[in-house]
Order: sequence, then structure tokens, then C-alpha cells
Amino acid sequence: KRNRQLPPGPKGWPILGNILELREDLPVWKIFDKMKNEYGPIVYLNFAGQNVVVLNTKEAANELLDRRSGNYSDRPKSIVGSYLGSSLVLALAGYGKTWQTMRHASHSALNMRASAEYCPGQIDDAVIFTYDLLHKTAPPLTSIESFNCGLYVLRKSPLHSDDPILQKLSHMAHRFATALYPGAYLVEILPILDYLPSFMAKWKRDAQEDYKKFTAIFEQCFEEALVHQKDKANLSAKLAEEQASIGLTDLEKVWLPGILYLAGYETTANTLSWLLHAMTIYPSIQRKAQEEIDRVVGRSRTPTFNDMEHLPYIRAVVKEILRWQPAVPFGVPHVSMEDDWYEGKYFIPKGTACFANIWSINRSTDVYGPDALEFRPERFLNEDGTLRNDEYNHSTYGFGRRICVGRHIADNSLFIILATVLWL
Ligand code: HEM
Repeated sequence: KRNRQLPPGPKGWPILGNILELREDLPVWKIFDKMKNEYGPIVYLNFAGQNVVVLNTKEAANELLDRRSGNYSDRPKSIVGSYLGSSLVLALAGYGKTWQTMRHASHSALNMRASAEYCPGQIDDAVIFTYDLLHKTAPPLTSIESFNCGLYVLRKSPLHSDDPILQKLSHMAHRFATALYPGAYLVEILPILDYLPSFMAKWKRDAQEDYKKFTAIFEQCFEEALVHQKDKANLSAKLAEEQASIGLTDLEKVWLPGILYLAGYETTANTLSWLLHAMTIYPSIQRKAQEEIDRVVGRSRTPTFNDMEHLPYIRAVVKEILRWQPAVPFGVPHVSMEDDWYEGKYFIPKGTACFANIWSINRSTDVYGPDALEFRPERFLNEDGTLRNDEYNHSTYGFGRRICVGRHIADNSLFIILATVLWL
């Protein structure tokens, strides 16, 4: 009989387990980072009965989430989340038919080759963004918040952060995030409460109401995108066209573009603000990047994607910002579907939620050297100044079958916007 020794971790309380550890006055990834120092590369926690494992090293995360991705691709189940519609949210959907169909549809719309279709729109966005930065009196953050990564799933671009539709979408993202936070609802700890009829359970009524509202918003976005964005590479139109061959239901078809937009919007905007911040506090790096642009692009035109190949330093800056300030610092948990053992030593029960501590992994001195905490784009370049083309990378886009499906779109957005801002 194999051992059932769980990975090391802090002792928890009865029933609540280690949930109270999250109440510390520190962001979750820094709490995980502290645990790494105390317990090592793999840490076990119990969130009110939910087994949790935190993977603190690239090695541990790659071993479980990449190499054994077949077993680690489910997502945590949540009763409130399911009433809100989480099975239609690609990032939250369990590993099953709906996820597979939506993932397939997104992959075919956003893979490296398909991403090229969005490039003209991304160039327009970058130019508008840069122009706004220069001429508008609104603070730069307003422009950053409304930057939309070239995915025209909504009525107009760029969309301003006070646009009611964007506010509704942000509210929706916030609603999911708070509902899924461990300990947010008693029913997650006492599932028997789910048998209560809606009229006796306000949490259920609210979630069902919100689900209807979300669906109505997505339907509106989808219809408007079909009507107003005819001239742009259009994700909604693409899905409408391919619906039958991919096998998307009507609901999946209208939720998917909105969800992709949401998944890409804050993550890209957040990285963009760090990018501008880094350029401000590291003027010598900014100067070096501008010299490259001046040499390759010149002054008579703005940068395009044809320049990409000749701008390795700009691309290294983008990679480095993604490493240095990952927008999703502790990833999205991967849930195991079968019992498993790490290094033959530690037992990982079926149903364990595995968090990759991306923030810490990206700052590991073992992988990135003694200057891992520094912002230094050169680490992604070979000695001759070309971009490194090997395993050496950041872990910011996650792992395995669940790796970020929008990563090519995001890389392109960040590249063109950085090149355009620095050009100007
Ligand atoms: C800098 C920008 C971005 C960052 C840092 C980022 C990061 C991530 C991470 C860490 C995950 C979880 C991966 C995992 O479970 O291991 C993820 C998933 C996902 N991302 Fe991104 N992302 C970015 C931009 C985008 C964009 C632009 C889109 C859409 C066009 C997008 C769509 C998604 C979707 C749909 C998932 C869920 C995939 C699944 O569960 O199968 N992301 N992203």
C-alpha cells in the first residue's frame, strides 16, 4: 500500500483548516512565498475541507501541471459559481465537454497564426492609445484601463473605462472573484444547504438573477459586435460562422467572446501599466529600446508587426515585464482528477486544487540568477543581441492544457503598444 503522507504545511484549525492564514494583511502570493521559505517547494493547505497544494518552484509546477497535465486540468467546483454560470466561463469551467468545445473554439480563433488577423486592429489601438497619452488631459490610467487588446467583441474601440458596458463587465468579473473566494459562502462548506429552494436562500436567488443579467449583457455585446465591427477581425463573427462545425451551443457562443474579452482586458491593462512604469523608472532601458526603434523603424512611419523580428530588445522588454510583474501572480488553480504522488513521496489526493506560485517562480534566483528581482530585459537575449529561443522563459501564462489561450494576442498587444509609445 502506498504512503499517504501529505506535503508539509502549516497546521490548520478544525473545520476552517488554513483559511484564516489568508486573512493576513498581505497579498496571497506573498503569503505563499513566506510558506515556501518555511516548508519548501510544495506546500499543503486545507481551505475548509478543500485540499490545496501550492507549487513554489518551476520544477514542481512543470512536473505536475505541464507533464502530468492530463491529471491536473480540472478547476475547483463551486456551488455559487455554478449558479452564476461558471461552466460557461472558459477559465473556470471544469475539465469536460463544454470546456473542450470552448477551448477548441478559442484556440482556433486565437492561436499564433490566427492572432495575425487582429494585428491591424492592434496597431490602430496602439496609435489611438499613444495619441491619447500625448493629447488627452485624462490621467494615463484611464487610457490603460480602456485599452482592449484588439479583440473587437464590444461595440467600439477604444472603450472608455466609464462606459456602462465595461462597468457591467467589470462588476461581473468582481462578482465571480468574490463568490469563489474561499469561505465566501457557507453553502460551499455545508453543501446540504443547496437543497434549500430559492425563495428560502437569498444567495441562490441572487446568483440566479445575476446569471440572467450576465447572459443578457453577453447577448447584447455579441449582437452589437456583429453589426458594428464588420470591418475588423471579429471574434464574434468568427464564432457565429463556425458555431455548427465547432459544436458550440447558442449560450456558449454568446458567452465566449465576452469571457475572452474579460480574461484579456484587465490582465493586459495591468501589464501595460507596469510596462510604462518600468520605462519611467529605468530610463537607460527606455533609451536603449528607443535606439533600437530609431534604427529599425526610423521617423517616417509608426512601428508595425513586420518590424517585430528586427526588434529583439523591445520583445525582451515585454518578456521581462511579464516575468517581473505577472498579472495573475498565483495563477488559476488546477484541480487533480486522480490520486497522485509527487516525487513518489508526497500524496496529492484526487480533487486537490493546485496553485502555481507564479510570482515566486518568476523571481527564483535558481532559475534567473542572483539578479532575479531586478528588471533586466537582457536576460532574454543571447550575447549577440538576438532573442533567446530556448526553454528559458517566464511562467506568467500558466501551464499545461489550461495555459492562457490569449497569450499570442497579449504578446502582440504589448509589443506593438510599447514600440508605438516609445517611437513617439
Ligand atoms: C498579459 C496578459 C495575460 C496574462 C498575464 C494572462 C494570464 C493567464 C493565466 C495565468 C491563466 C491561467 C492558466 C492556467 O490555468 O495555468 C490564463 C488563462 C486564460 N487566459 Fe489569459 N492572460 C493574459 C491575457 C489574455 C488574453 C488577451 C486573453 C483573451 C484573448 C486571455 C484568455 C484567457 C483564457 C480564456 C484563459 C482560461 C484558459 C482555460 O482555463 O482553459 N488571456 N491567463
